[in-house]
Amino acid sequence: MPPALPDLTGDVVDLTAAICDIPSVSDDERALADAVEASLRPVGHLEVLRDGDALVARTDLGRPRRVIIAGHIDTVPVAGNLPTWRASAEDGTDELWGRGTVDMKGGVAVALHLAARLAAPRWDVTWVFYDHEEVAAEANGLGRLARHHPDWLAGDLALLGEPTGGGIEGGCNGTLRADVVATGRTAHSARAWRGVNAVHAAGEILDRLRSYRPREVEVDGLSYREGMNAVRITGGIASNMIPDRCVVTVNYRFAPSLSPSDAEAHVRELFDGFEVEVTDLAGGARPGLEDPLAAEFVAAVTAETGAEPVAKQGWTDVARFAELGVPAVNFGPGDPLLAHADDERCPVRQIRSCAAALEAWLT
Ligand SMILES: N[C@@H](CCC[C@H](NC(=O)CCC(=O)O)C(=O)O)C(=O)O
Repeated sequence: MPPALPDLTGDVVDLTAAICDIPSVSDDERALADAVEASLRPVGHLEVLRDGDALVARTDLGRPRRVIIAGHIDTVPVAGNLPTWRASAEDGTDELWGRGTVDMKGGVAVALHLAARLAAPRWDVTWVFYDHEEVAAEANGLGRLARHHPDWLAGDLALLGEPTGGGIEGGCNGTLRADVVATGRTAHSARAWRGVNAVHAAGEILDRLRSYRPREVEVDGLSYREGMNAVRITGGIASNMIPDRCVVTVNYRFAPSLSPSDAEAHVRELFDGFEVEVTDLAGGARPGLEDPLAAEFVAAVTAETGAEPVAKQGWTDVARFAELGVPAVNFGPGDPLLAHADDERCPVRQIRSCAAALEAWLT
């Protein structure tokens, strides 16, 4: 028996906590996918489909438009921050703490809650809950759905419940991961003059990263911040040997005005003289807020919040929808600055306000 979720139509904050409390680090989403499926199957107005650990639930009311509301169910690794806990203070702050509260089980809870509540939305709705977003692009569950069942992802607008602090974040940066390799020659560390130390040679890679000045690029009115960072370094196989190989893994976040191949060329140029192996590459997406249905949604949210759209700095599946020709926008609870942080936490009023805004727009 999968762990059960509470009644989907009940309190959306309790639902968020319950979803977070079923850990689902990428590659280990089965229990949560099973729980989501068990909750959606009895909802009479939805057709429920499954591929691996991705679930699609959709209405078929013959409406002239179809909106896709999508969210990934996986998280980055837990850091002693589950089960969730609630912290409220005298100043009125009331927050749900724990892994996934921001990225992005608040958004998943909002979607599940409304999937069950809205039997007659004004547009047909396809609700998508998918696996493997936080890892290499080739494993992404939405990508698998697009390959196996492209018809399941047909629609006129996609809303991704990624954290946006309850406002709108347009488009997304692209992301590239590459192994930059410094090489040398092994020797006994007592006779180091016989070898060439690859870890020392990697100092040049780190120097180039230290002096790199990332750009801030305006794309269709939104400002995307690029980044070029070492995210891992490995080298050496024994503590009495001169290492002959040192690998610096670099993550390049690039503006959506740059194509994936331009991004790759930029990284190869920066690390000219070193072996560069690109291990993951996903292009970004321009904001696309001029699409009429997207603009209507954005206007409804900004009227409610008073906050103008800003750029999504992380990578999200708006990029995949853009590739599929479906305009897409990020909208969900949680401060994106707290995504992947050990002190990840989400104001409960934001979970409620996102649910209310989406429900108002859909009805
Ligand atoms: N294939 C990519 C996937 C990484 C996706 C991840 N997205 C977020 O954290 C969105 C939340 C946000 O920034 O608001 C990311 O950008 O790392 C990869 O493996 O890098």
